[in-house]
Amino acid sequence: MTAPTIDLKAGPLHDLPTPEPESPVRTRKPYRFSTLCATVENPDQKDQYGSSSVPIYQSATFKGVGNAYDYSRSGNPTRTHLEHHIAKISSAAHALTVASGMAALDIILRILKPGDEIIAGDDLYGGTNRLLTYIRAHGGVIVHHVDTTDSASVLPFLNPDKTAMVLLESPTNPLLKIVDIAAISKDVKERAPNAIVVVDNTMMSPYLQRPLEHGADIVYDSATKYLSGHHDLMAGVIICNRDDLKKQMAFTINSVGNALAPNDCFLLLRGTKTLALRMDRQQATSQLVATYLHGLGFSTHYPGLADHPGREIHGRIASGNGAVLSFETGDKEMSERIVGAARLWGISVSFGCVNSLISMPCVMSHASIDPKIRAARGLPEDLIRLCVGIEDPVDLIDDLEQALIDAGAIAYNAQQNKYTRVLPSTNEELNRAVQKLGLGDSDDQEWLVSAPGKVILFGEHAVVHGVTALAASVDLRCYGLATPRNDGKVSVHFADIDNFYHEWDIDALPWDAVTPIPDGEDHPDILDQVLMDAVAAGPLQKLNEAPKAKAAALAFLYIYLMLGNSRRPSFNFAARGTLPVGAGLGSSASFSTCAATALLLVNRAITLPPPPQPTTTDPAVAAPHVHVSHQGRRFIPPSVAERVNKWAFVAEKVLHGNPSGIDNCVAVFGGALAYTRAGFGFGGKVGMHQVQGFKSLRFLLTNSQVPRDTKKLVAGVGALKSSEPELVDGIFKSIQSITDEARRALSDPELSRTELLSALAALIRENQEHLITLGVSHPSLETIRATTASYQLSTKLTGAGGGGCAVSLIPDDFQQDTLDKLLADLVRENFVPYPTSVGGSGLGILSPYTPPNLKQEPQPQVTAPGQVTPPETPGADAGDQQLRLSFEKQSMTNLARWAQDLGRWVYV
Ligand SMILES: Nc1ncnc2c1ncn2[C@@H]1O[C@H](COP(=O)(O)OP(=O)(O)O)[C@@H](O)[C@H]1O
Ligand SMILES: C[C@@](O)(CCOP(=O)(O)O)CC(=O)O
Repeated sequence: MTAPTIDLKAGPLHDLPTPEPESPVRTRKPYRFSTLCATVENPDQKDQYGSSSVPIYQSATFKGVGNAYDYSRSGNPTRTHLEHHIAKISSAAHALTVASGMAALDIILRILKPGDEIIAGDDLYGGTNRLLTYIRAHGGVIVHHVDTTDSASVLPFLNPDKTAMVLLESPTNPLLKIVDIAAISKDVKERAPNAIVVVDNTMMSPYLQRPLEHGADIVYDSATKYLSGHHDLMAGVIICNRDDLKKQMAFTINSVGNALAPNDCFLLLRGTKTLALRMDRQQATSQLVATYLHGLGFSTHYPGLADHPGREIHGRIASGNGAVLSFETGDKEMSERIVGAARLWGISVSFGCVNSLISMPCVMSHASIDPKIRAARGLPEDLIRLCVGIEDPVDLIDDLEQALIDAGAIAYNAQQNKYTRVLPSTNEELNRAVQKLGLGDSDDQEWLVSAPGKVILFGEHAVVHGVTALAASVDLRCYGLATPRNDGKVSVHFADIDNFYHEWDIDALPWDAVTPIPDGEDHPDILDQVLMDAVAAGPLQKLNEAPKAKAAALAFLYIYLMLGNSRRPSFNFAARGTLPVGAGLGSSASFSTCAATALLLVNRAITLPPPPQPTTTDPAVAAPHVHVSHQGRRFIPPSVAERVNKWAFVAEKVLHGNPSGIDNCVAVFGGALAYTRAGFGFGGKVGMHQVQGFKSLRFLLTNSQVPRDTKKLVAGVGALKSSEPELVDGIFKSIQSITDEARRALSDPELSRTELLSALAALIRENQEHLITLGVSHPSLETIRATTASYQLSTKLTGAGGGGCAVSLIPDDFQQDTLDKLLADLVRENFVPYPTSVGGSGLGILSPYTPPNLKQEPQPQVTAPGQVTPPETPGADAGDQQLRLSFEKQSMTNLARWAQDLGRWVYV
């Protein structure tokens, strides 16, 4: 048996630390790349102490004369180690290390003389381009930019007397075009043998591509990228096999003094040890990301994709596809939104780091190229570059998906049960067709939303000034329906407020008065008075005779203008509810919640998550999963609820001036809440806290039918507080202890039911006394109190008072016939009683994912006497208004049932 020869191809010019074969039978193969990376050994530079890690020789000078080192500009032991290591892993004879990748190119370009010609690619890194432009202007070098992805395009410029250098980059950055380095090098050697072929290998690193083996003379890398891998240093490396070139470049480095400093040499040496490991992970994830984007239909540039034009050439030259990819969205603004929405993907130039990065080359790394030249070179302005790191691929794809959703680049497609691409508006018709397919998030989507009213059990008015209030949702709701129109108008229809309808030309709205809210920021605490005034003076100018509708329209338009500048959606918003308006049951907050939700949905400022996976317990399925029926509860994510709540509060401020925020919290979150406004000091825990124990309690709400104005009543208490601070402060303190006591009672498991009910009854009476002192009761409310008291019930006003509603606690043993009698008494006195249940769901959205055949065709209802037929929405065809016509026809008593039967509702 003959001993196999050792394959020296992997590193013939440098001493590999591969041991000799031990015996003819037990052979040893040369070490593979990752082993070479991890083993930093230089037989010529043994450490005197045997240190495992190369020491940092942080010394500018070295003593003595005629020794190996004298001055760190010309040589430093740490640098020698590094250069030896780089040469070894690159299978090169020589390596030089300098202060940055651009410093490396600078050293290489100094080989040229005035009059020399360079042929360079036309899709180069922006910094390369800038330096070439500089030497053209200041060094008298002639630069030809050609499309090097077509090898033949180099030929006409190859001149044996003039061509001194051919500068290549493959794959190109950021379009990932492939250059046939081997073919061009061969042509250069044949036609201009004196020219040097230089390759920027940064995108690949020596692990994936070794251009010296394909005919290149000099290869350089920005070692800031993959070689170091951690974005904690800047460095450039140059490798070559030719002694003359090495000598010349080493001379320049010494002359200009840009060799890599000892500390950075140490860091770079450490980084290279994990090069293969990092790149394996990074490129595996890149393949997943590229496949994901490609699958969504984005034009994606990555050599690992089957349809990549240069795939075959790349496969011959390189042994991997790298970890940079780019994709086009077709819309620069959309790309900006995607980049801005990414969280895990850091917005940054550069690549090669363990952390993933996202950027838009045209505004970042390639911004130094003139836009006209960028266009001429086919660099799309909307291009997004992704540089994949070592994070978990699932997290990276999740984050990217979320950014695409947030930016409106993809939307849930109910028919395909997956996210699909939303085509940019330049392709309007196709866009609409695709969007129609996905009921989830299209411009043709009708959105039906609803939110409950509330009953404040304790603490109204005081809550405005920082006292804790207890409130719960009631089973009376407001509904809001957004129906698209196609005529450049936006309209509102408030059936409950004298059937008010009004429409506006979107372009005639006071857009100039809008101060846009920076991305990612919320509406400021204070309303924008300029915009309020502009809306009041413009679109609402002639509506003075309908003050309630005007106030609601102001709230709607204010948010419309604040949210809608980029989309300016054309739609009708219809609102109606089963709640009495202006009776203290929070109709304004439930209206505000519906309006805010509809506006956010139409503007795509919120999106719903995809529906849960259907149940599967099939063991053959990788992850069997049981779907528990929650009847839509907890489907709307907290982040969406928070967002809606913020905007609902904005609408509440428009309507009420200085509301506490409790009403909108209940309308959005449902259940029962203890709410304490921030910025005061009554001792309650600031914020919103769920309260249990309400749900099993029965309440009677009685509408006095006396209209009142919340804004005025709230302002009245404010005025009293200013004029009699001590009195009001004392009342507020007492109300705080009432709510504290009520919470304690509700959460005390030891308290008997009877004790709980009598404690709550006493607290109700006490709270009402304080409200009387604050001046917000009304004779009608006192009459209700007296009537209910004759049935031994405790009653207080709820909400703003001054009329409106009263709330009475119904004990468990209260007989139905007694209740019927009480109701009859109240009706006789011209009050409207509502026996209610409390603590139900908050914001609801009719699921857009209900398949159309599951949406029952709503039966037209007989219009209740006195109900006016709503005006048609011009500009929307009947097909687009399926829900709207039916919505507006329902009688008040049938509205809740009708809505429920439409399909699946999802709730906060
Ligand atoms: N269904 C609705 N449609 C339109 N606007 C509404 C509706 N419900 C309430 N609003 C707005 O809210 C105002 C009522 O607020 P408010 O007096 O505080 O009553 P409440 O105590 O019911 O919240 C109305 O005047 C109107 O501007
Ligand atoms: C009086 C107040 O505490 C509740 C107002 O309720 P309503 O407007 O009566 O539904 C004001 C507020 O909390 O903003």
